[in-house]
Amino acid sequence: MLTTERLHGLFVPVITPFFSDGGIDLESFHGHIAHLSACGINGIVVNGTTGECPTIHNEEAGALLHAAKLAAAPRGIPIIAGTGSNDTAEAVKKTEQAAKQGADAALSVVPYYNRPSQEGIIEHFRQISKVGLPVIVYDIPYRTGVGLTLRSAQTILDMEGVIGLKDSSGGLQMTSELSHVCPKPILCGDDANFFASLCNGAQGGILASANVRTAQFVRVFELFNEGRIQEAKQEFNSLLPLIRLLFQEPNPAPLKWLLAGQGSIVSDTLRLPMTPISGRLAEELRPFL
Ligand SMILES: O=C(O)C1=N[C@H](C(=O)O)C[C@H](O)C1
Repeated sequence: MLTTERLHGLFVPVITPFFSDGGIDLESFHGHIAHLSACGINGIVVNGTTGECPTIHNEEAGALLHAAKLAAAPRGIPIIAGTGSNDTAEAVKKTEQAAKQGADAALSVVPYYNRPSQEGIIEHFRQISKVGLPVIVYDIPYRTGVGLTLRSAQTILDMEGVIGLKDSSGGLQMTSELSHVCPKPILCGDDANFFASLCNGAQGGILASANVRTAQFVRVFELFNEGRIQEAKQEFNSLLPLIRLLFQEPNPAPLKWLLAGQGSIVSDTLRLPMTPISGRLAEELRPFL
C-alpha cells in the first residue's frame, strides 16, 4: 500500500487505449505502462480523467487495474486507482473494489456536478477514508464545479486514511499554504504549474503530459530534488510548449494522437463524447512526434 512517505515524485495518470471499435486495447496498455515504469516514475494512476474514467465501466476498471499491476510489478511501481463519484456510496464501493483488486491507493475527486456544501464534501471523504485503502484527494474545481476551501482541505488531510492531495485548483495558493501547515504531501495536478508548484512546496506531480517525454519529466523532479533548481527550470521550460499544446483541446485527445503517431498505442480512438483532435492541432503537434 502507498504511504505518505512514498507519495512523492512523478506519477502518471495513464491513458486508456481503445481499438477503433471502442474496445479496450489491453496489450497497448500493458506495453505503455511497462515503458513508463522503465522511465523512473514513482507511480501510475489508472482510470483517472486522463484514462477517460467517465466512460469506463466497473468491470473494465478491474481489468485495467489488473493489467497495470502486471505491467508495473517488475519495477515495484505502485498503482493508484481512480475511484471518484459524485455519489458517496458509489465512491465507497469503487474504493472497496479497488482495494480488493490490489490497488495501492485510491485517487478520489471532489464530488462533481451536484455542488455539495463543504460539510458534504468533508463527510464524503470521511466515508471513503474509512474503507482502509490509502486515499489521495483530488481538487479540480474547473471540472467539478465546486472546490475545497483551505480549511476543508486541512480537515480532510487530517483524516487517518487520507495520505495526500492532488492540487489542480489552478493556482499556487493551496499548495503553498497547505505544505506549510500539513505534513502530508501535496502533489501538483496542473501540468503547466509543475515547476512553480515544486518551488511552493509540492512533493511531486500527477501529470497527464508525462504520458509522453516521461524521462524528461522525471528529470525535472530529480534535478529539483537535488537542489539543481536552475537546471530543473531549464528542463521544465523546454517541456512547456508541448504541455500547452496538450491542453489546447480536451485531454487526453492530443496525448492519444501523439502516442498513436509514435506507435506506442494502436489507435488514437476515444469514447464519445470525447473526440479526436483538430487537423490544425495535429499540424502543431507533428514536430513533437
Ligand atoms: O487524469 C488526471 O489525473 C489528470 N487530469 C487532469 C485533467 O485532465 O484535467 C490533468 C492532470 O495532468 C492530471
